[in-house]
Parts: sequence; C-alpha cells; structure tokens
Amino acid sequence: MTPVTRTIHLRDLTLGYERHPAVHHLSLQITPGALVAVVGPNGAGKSTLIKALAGVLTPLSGHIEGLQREHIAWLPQHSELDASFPIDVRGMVATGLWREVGALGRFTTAHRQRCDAALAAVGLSGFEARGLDTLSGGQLQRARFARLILQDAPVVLLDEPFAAVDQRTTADLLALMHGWQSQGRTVIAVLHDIAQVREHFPQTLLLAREPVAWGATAEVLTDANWARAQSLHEPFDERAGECEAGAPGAGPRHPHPITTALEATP
Ligand SMILES: Nc1ncnc2c1ncn2[C@@H]1O[C@H](COP(=O)(O)OP(=O)(O)OP(=O)(O)O)[C@@H](O)[C@H]1O
Repeated sequence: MTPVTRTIHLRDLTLGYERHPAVHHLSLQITPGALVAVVGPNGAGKSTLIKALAGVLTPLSGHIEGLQREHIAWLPQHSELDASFPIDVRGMVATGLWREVGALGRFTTAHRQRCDAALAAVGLSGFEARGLDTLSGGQLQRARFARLILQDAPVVLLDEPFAAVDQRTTADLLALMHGWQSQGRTVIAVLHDIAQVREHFPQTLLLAREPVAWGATAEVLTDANWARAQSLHEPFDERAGECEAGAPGAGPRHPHPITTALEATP
C-alpha cells in the first residue's frame, strides 16, 4: 500500500453545481489514519463533499490539499448500475485492479487469486462466477467492498455504505473498515445511523450545507448541534446563486463559527 504521508486539508471549500453552492466555506484537516463520519440532514451536502474529495467535482472555490486521485478508493451510494451490469462477481471485483492492470495489461493468475482472496475476505467465496444480478443487496455490497480491498488505497471514501444492508452484513463490513484503519488508512464515511457513528467513529463532521461541528464524535453529536443543523438547513434556497455574504439563500459567510470539538488529531 502507498502510505499517505500528508494530512488532508480543506481550505474554505465551497462546492456546488452550476455555480449553485451546496456546501459552504468548509475548513478542516484530517490526519492520516483518521476514521471520520460525515452526518447531517438530507440534502446537507454530504455526498457532494465525498464527490469533491474523490476528485469528480471541482470546487467552486477553496482548496483540497493532501489528496491525490490515485490514493483514493471511493464507494459511491448504492446504485442499480452495478447490479445491472452484465458481468460476473469476479469481473466486477477485478475492476478494483484497473490501476495495476490497465486497459492493455494482462489479467494474470496472481490477479485472479487476489480477486478470490478479496471475495473470501468479504464472505463471498463460491460466488465468483455468479452474475451480479443474482446477488442480494447485502451480497452486492460485500462484492463492492471486495473491490475496495483490491484498490488498496490509503484513503477510503464510503457514501452510505450500510444503507439497506442487514445487521450481520453491516457488522462484517464494519469489521473490514476497522481493519483498514488499523492498517493506517484514512476512512471517511457518510452515515445516517447515529448510534453506529457513536460506536464506531472517533471523529465526526456535522454538515448542514455549511459545517456545524467537527471533532470528537461525542462532542459533535449534541442536541444543540443537531438543532443548529436543522435551523441552518431549512432556510436554504435550492436555487441560490453564487456564494456571497448576505446573498439571499446563499447563506451568510460563517453566520455561526463552526463548533470545533478538537483540532483534527486522531
Ligand atoms: N448533480 C447535481 N446537480 C444539481 N444539484 C445537485 C446535484 N447533486 C446534488 N445536488 C444538490 O446538492 C444538494 C446537496 O446534495 P447531496 O446529495 O450532497 O446531499 P446529502 O447530504 O448527501 O443528502 P442525502 O442525505 O439525502 O443523501 C441538494 O440540494 C441536491 O439537490
């Protein structure tokens, strides 16, 4: 695994679509090996942030530093696309090796063995030749985690990885995630299950189009911070223009200071 030697810095980051901001003025730093949850109301900008970290959404303003695309493994929100793709389980999982194998590279016996080992690690031995469309939702999510294993990236981005997944599968995938962290990887996950966040994630970012609180999970997930997240989120205008101080719907620049429960040390 390529070690990450750099801290991830988000500097006054504003993200959006066609100049309409969805996340405003986010500044924080994430140290290598951190296990970070991103939470907030629906539409708070969590997936938008993950897409920007993954490098598929260019910031409207501000900067992301310390992240390179080849250092990232990204699990987007569960999509029907994976399931409908006419490919078998091993073939889908093997796409996790594309950086190594490349478009013209040869898929060797060693690659095949690594695919099968990754499938074994997620409890899918024996499923190698099955079509993706024959898998249950939980089995498909296990296969997507097997692909992440093969990507072998120092930074793992997970967007609602346990949505619509049963308890047993969630427990197995959480164990894998903890294993990644103990190997020194940074894991950043969008989650809705707050009990799960409290139990498994030492650090949390509470987002409501702008950062509400960031730091130690117990200090971030307070009733007061949730109330503030709701109150900040509700007045936002979906069609707000560019992010300007005082612009209607754009959100004033830092109307409240971000609650920083701790500086971002693991
Ligand atoms: N491709 C897009 N084009 C235009 N607007 C978008 C696009 N994707 C997201 N948005 C808008 O950006 C805002 C933030 O969306 P985002 O998906 O990041 O929220 P979220 O916090 O992940 O929500 P949820 O918890 O419901 O998944 C929303 O208002 C959404 O409508």
